[in-house]
Amino acid sequence: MRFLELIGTIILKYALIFREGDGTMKRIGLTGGIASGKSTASAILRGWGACIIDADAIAHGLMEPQAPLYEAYRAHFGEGVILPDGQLNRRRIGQIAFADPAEKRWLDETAHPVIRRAIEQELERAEAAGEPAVILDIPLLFETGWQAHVDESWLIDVPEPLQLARLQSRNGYSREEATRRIAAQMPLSEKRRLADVIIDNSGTEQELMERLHVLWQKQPHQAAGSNSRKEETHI
Ligand SMILES: CC(C)(COP(=O)(O)OP(=O)(O)OC[C@H]1O[C@@H](n2cnc3c(N)ncnc32)[C@H](O)[C@@H]1O)[C@@H](O)C(=O)NCCC(=O)NCCS
Ligand SMILES: Nc1ncnc2c1ncn2[C@@H]1O[C@H](COP(=O)(O)OP(=O)(O)OP(=O)(O)O)[C@@H](O)[C@H]1O
Repeated sequence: MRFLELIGTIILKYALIFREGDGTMKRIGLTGGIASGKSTASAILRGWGACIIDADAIAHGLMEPQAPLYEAYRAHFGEGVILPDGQLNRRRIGQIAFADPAEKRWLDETAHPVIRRAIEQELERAEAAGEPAVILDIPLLFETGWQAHVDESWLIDVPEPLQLARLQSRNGYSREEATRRIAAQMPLSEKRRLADVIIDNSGTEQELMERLHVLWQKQPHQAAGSNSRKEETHI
């Protein structure tokens, strides 16, 4: 019996080594302006089995009652940003921060180091689990310097008038509120210059899916022997 257990352990160990390959996990930064379609793209990729790390979701978790950003925001913005159910009024905080550069700076300086540490932990977990590739869905990839920590950056790209329309329709923002949020980010022209791969999302979701599929086929999880070489692509 002992002998069989030993054989089982050895087989399991080698199976894990085989699965983990050489231990190098490809990191892909998926970014884009607000309401460009990052979450839509992530959901499609997740459906194909991609390992996704969602920076906005991590940030929101850190804003739950008792979490570090909840306490920091409450202390800074006061009781006026607490909803009757005890949750943070994130929309209200956005209205304050995106209308006042000093408040926006405070928000960034407070939130980004905390979010960064949480993302790093998620990346370590993915690496330890032997993921061949991970997609980091992060709106501020270029603004926060995360670009240096990924192997490749993918930009979900939409023309600005369409971005404005989708943002207003999704969030119910006025034109002014939506414009302010777009203006708080790096201009799309600059993001296009920095990105390795530009994924056009001005068409239908079906078209987005087709464009992503072309890219997804080339990733390490797929065909054995595919490479992770940086390519200049515009699709
Ligand atoms: C201001 C807050 C409270 C607004 O919350 P809300 O739920 O309304 O928006 P949400 O977090 O879903 O963000 C929506 C989009 O706004 C944009 N955005 C959010 N924060 C920022 C920021 N500091 N600078 C520029 N754009 C931002 C991003 O495109 C993001 O995808 C919240 O976004 C926040 O705490 N932001 C600071 C942390 C941060 O930078 N998060 C984004 C990267 S992880
Ligand atoms: N190809 C498309 N055709 C029509 N609507 C789309 C398309 N792609 C995304 N949308 C819609 O546009 C809105 C913004 O998309 P999504 O939420 O995926 O953007 P995001 O980049 O993740 O936003 P945020 O920066 O706020 O996190 C959503 O309402 C989504 O359903």
